[in-house]
Amino acid sequence: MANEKKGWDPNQLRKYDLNLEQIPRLDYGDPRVDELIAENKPVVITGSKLVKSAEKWDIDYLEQHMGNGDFTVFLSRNHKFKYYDEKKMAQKSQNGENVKGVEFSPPTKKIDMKLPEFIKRLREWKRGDERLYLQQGLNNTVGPAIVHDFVHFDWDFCNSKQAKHHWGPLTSNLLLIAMEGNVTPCHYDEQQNLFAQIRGYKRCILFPPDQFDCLYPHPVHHPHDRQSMVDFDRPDYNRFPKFKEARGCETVIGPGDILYIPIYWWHHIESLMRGGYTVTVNFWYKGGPNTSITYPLKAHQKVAVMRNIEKMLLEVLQDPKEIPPLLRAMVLGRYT
Ligand SMILES: CCC[C@@H](CC(=O)O)C(=O)C(=O)O
Ligand SMILES: [Zn+2]
Repeated sequence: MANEKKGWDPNQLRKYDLNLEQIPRLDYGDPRVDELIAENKPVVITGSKLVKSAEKWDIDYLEQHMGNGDFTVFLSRNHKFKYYDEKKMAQKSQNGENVKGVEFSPPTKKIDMKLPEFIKRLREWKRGDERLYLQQGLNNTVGPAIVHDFVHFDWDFCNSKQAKHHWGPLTSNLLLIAMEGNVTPCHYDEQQNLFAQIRGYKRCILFPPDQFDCLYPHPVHHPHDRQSMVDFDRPDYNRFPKFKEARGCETVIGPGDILYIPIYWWHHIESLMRGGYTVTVNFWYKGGPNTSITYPLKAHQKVAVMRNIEKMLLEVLQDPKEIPPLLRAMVLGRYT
């Protein structure tokens, strides 16, 4: 397809040692969309009006109408913005030693910034400067014009998906404004996600939950819980040999496209290099109620079981270093 029609070029994608299928792209009226969502499989939904009222959200418009609130902005010395849970960082005791958690130095800095300041730094950014990524839940601090656009999202569209597929409540809409080339490294979330692209192009690489053993998530108690330990730019095949076997799928989404990211599916998301800044709004829903359990359990249910085992073991052992020897003693030679 001619590039101008597509709006991007393959040389704007970062290169990884992965073989990936294409995620299906279907019109929002196509019945296969709901078939795939019902199977907890990803799909790009095209032609919907979910965020049509926000198609004018470029940084000039946002600067004018976003209000004077503080926005959460992450700063990174490289192109990666790996999420970490501040609540799981080492808590210091009175005499200062690490009582819980692990020695951990955050890979990004989180700061509050007014939108004009963020936009100024975006415009004046030059090689060597820290990269910026604005990630802010849409709340009532935004200006009336943005509220108007938000109210005019096609809520019938996403509410009907939520109802038809028995998702839980909408928990948040995150506004994401990324610099070109920014990467959110591979991780999974415990929420259903309608990922609505508003401006620019994002490449999304997804892996099903059954790839857990190829993607090596950090331990549950680690600040990088849910994040893959594998650096896709320079995979360490000695530490992570099964990464070679990872089998995923990918797509590039542009303005108006909605990517359904099923709960527990791994995803790596990058704003295309040399594509300008990108604007996305996501719609995170709690997973639905666990209906009747059927056996064998599905992969994502086994991930939930493993998470509960790790949490229980930390609770009873207290010291994270005691977990591996106990698990080895329990499994090696007995279950292998
Ligand atoms: C903080 C959320 C970032 C987003 C990925 C991206 O657009 O960079 C994501 O992972 C999600 O929507 O689940
Ligand atoms: Zn995510």
